[in-house]
Amino acid sequence: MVETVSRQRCFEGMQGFYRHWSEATQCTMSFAVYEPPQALDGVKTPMLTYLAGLTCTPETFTIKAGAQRVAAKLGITLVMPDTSPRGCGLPGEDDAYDFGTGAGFYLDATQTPWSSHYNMATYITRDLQHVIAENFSVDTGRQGIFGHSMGGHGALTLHLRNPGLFRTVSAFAPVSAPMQVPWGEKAFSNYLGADRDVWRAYDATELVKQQPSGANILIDQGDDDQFLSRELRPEIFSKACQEAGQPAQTRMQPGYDHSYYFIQTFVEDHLNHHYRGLTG
Ligand SMILES: N[C@@H](CCC(=O)N[C@@H](CS)C(=O)NCC(=O)O)C(=O)O
Repeated sequence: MVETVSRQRCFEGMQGFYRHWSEATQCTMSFAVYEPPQALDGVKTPMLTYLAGLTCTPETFTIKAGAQRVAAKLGITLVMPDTSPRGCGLPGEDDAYDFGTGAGFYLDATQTPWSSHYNMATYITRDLQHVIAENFSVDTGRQGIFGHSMGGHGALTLHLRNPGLFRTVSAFAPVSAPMQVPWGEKAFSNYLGADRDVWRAYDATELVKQQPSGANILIDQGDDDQFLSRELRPEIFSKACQEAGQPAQTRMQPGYDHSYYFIQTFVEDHLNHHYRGLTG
């Protein structure tokens, strides 16, 4: 069952906000979908899931990225999930911007109390998949995934873990080697526990060494990004891709920071990248 919160006309398509119950997260989850005009006409369109970063909601990319114009032209359905479960009442869930609410890190937690709700990997790959397939005009065999920062980490890892589901992948300023940076160490130790070997299953750099996908990975990164050297570390992931034979292109974009001004500048390139991969 999906509950419609709002639907508004946009580039001859429809921008909607919805809510549904998720078994994986044991709470009601919010998400946004942009249906291009082709989908409203009944065409089964390719589908692109966008994972947002820390502190974001389904509204962030929807309002700030300006992707609907391009999605309408290409005939791609855009799906914007939330960044974590919300309002579960877990102790400390709202204490920090980089852990708990708004910071689910797109993994399945193993540690109590987080493991009862913080199962975003299963949410994105199972529960959200079902609700989209049942309610929207998408070709579930033609899916890509992309994201920003924490969501770039989510896109890279969920693609590498599920290359048959998410066939194409790209990222804006992704957290590329979470085991080696403060955001990742904090999230992984609390959600996954002290055993760092377990963390490898959610680290893009470790995953690409173990199971390169063969898909062409597009990454854009601003060189004036305030999180670049401390949290993002794209050079570690690039080196691992080279060594593993994973096709990947990291484009350093001079003068751009971590914001959605950067994302809206390059979002058309990313949609074209996925369109080529999913329709070629
Ligand atoms: N609030 C955090 C930064 C959070 C942040 O930059 N979030 C990024 C994703 S990691 C974002 O997209 N924020 C929403 C926005 O820019 O609209 C801080 O003070 O350091």
